[in-house]
Amino acid sequence: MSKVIVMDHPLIQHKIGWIRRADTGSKDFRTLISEIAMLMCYEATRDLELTDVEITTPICATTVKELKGKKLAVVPILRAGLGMVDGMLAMIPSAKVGHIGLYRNEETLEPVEYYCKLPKDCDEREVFVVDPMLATGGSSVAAIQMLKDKGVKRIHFMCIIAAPEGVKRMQEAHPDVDVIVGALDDHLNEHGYIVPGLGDAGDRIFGTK
Ligand SMILES: O=c1ccn([C@@H]2O[C@H](COP(=O)(O)O)[C@@H](O)[C@H]2O)c(=O)[nH]1
Ligand SMILES: O=P(O)(O)OP(=O)(O)O
Ligand SMILES: [Mg+2]
Repeated sequence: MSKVIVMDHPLIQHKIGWIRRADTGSKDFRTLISEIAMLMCYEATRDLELTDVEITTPICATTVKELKGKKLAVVPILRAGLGMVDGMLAMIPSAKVGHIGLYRNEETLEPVEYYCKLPKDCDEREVFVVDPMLATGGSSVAAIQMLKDKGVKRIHFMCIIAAPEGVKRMQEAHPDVDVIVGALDDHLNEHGYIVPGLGDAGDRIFGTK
């Protein structure tokens, strides 16, 4: 069974409080999503392995630590996941970025795939899939399956707000994928929105509603 890590850092919790407010506008919403992603990335990468490297400072030769040969990739689920990319790259600037386009059919809530472009060597990378919202889990389960079908083995999923229903579905479908969550909410409503949630993350980031 995969790990579910709920971030309890006060800065993350404070900023999540602001994105939930209905009167937070797109500009602030975007900034906050990016900042939360950056803080979550910092916490989520704490287990990355390090290796010793010999270097020379202006004073003498010494041994320093460096990330151990692992190459990383960030894969946002479009559109809402795009809002988290800048924050992730601020922490891991050498990561490659893939894109998976999925939207939810409003009636069935099933994900519909419309785009997939991944780094060529994605299967050699440790991949962080990002989407601010994990609701029914349909989108993230499908996105992770698309990565696995392309041979990706080391996958983490990061979301800002999750519903228990989505976490359960992810753990059942992908028990090998850790789920990193900013806040675990109460339930889904009859339209598949997270309660209390924040509404539609894509629309709030891009000002489309
Ligand atoms: O409260 C919500 C719920 C969902 N979204 C958007 O939908 C998908 C995730 O939904 P799944 O049911 O888990 O497939 C996510 O990409 C969000 O863009 C939302 O914005 N707000
Ligand atoms: O998952 P959806 O349907 O909300 O898509 P988008 O992220 O484009 O709003
Ligand atoms: Mg949306």
